[in-house]
Amino acid sequence: MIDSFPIILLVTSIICYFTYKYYIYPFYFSPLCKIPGPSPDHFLFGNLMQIIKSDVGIPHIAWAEKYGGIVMYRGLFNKPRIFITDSKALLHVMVSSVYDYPKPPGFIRDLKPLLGSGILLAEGDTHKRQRKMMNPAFSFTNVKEMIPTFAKVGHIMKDLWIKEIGDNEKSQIDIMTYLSKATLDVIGLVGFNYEFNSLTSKNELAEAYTMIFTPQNRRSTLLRIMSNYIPFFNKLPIEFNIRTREASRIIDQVSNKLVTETLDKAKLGELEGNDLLTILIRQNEQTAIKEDRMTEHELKNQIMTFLAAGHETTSVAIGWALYFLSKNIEVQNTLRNELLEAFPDKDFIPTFDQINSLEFLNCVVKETLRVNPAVPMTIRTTKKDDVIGGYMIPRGTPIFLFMNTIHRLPSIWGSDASTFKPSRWLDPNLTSIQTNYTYIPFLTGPRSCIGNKLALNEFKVMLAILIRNFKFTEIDGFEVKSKLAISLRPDPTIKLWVEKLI
Ligand code: HEM
Repeated sequence: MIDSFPIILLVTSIICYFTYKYYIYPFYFSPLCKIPGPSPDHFLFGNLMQIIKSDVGIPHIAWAEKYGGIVMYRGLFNKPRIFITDSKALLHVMVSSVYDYPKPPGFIRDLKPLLGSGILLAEGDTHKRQRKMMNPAFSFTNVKEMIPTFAKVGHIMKDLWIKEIGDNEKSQIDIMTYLSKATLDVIGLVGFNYEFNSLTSKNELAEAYTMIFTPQNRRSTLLRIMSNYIPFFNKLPIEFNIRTREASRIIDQVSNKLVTETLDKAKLGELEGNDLLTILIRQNEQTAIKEDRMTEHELKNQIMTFLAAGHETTSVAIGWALYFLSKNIEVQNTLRNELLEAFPDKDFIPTFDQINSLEFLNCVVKETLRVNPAVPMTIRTTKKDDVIGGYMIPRGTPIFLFMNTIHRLPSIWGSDASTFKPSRWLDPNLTSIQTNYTYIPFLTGPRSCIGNKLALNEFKVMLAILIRNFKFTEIDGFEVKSKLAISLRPDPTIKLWVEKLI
């Protein structure tokens, strides 16, 4: 007879281990238990199902209002998750101790195929060195020179819409597809002096980004989250993994081509223009310490970062603005009146000063990025044990920052916090509410968005061209939800009635 004792002992030990790891420790012994937060809804999934079923960061609003600026909820297998909305905690994580709060390995692994190992995923001294070298490319002086390019692409899109509407008064247009191509064409030109022409021709890069940024269904989202625990899930032949692999192959190929061609020009002394890559290569060559210079591989990775970070976010932001304006015709009319007065010519090319002097346009842009920030969340982890807001946070704890939770807290923004209301920005009292920690569409501190000036100006110029020349209205029964697909994507893609006014 087989002695069953060792098997019983083994099974009992495994059960005890998992019970301790997933139930006893997280519920009774983890120092994170001291942080207030909601009770888990599910014995296995913690609070995860509620989070997946809702729009990003929305359940967190009620939690933050009830439990305060540092909240603990539970992820898969009841793992404690922390999210912070408190200004002092944000200052600590994003500014004063920023390099002690890197992005977690799982987050980096997920974003790498899309962004490459560029500045967005760099940490510590590597990040400091890259940021210092890149700052000049994103300066105001340089962004000012980009304005005509933003306008040129905006007018190409406008003319395509006029053509699509044809002899009709109005037409239903899938605006996200156009915007995504328009902002890709912009980053091609201002980033690398390269004509993708994706608005006017078929482009494999545009298709690759559509593959990646199309929101996933709930099952795929759950599988992606589970791959943080079981990395093998990343290799499963599910649609999202296949899509990501194929898209990142194309992005890698295009980035390689762009960097090789520009470096070849540099070697021949033919480098000209003020695109981001050219400035970066010049800056690189002028860096006195050779070890501080970027390698060809690093440059290629920055291109991947500029491509993805620089076009997806801006197109999503403009898309949400048009969507909100289609639901708020009065607001749309106020904006159009301001634009018609400033730009009587339908084919206007604004100057930097003109576009930035338009008060209501500025309100609409700010309000869009408040209600639906194109990047709605990010994650950090603790590099070492630390104390935040009086709570002990052990090394390796994931810390979530939900921009759209912070932007919608009634305790900060008032009872209409979730309403799109651009006129709120005209209220002089708002300056005391809006700080670097309560309004953070571009984050804050040394890891804030390096492209924010570029993005805001591109957003304003494109929106001005579209609202000046078209009226946007909702299609009856067509509702859009916001879904996290790295950025805050509309799901399904936004379709609107577009009526020409010229
Ligand atoms: C409305 C448009 C945009 C929004 C809302 C936005 C938002 C953000 C946010 C929130 C971050 C921090 C991400 C994190 O650390 O987890 C970020 C970083 C970054 N963004 Fe943007 N972004 C926008 C447009 C752009 C554009 C046009 C570029 C230009 C290429 C750009 C380039 C970058 C880069 C390179 C970083 C990494 C900065 C660093 O880590 O030092 N972004 N952006």
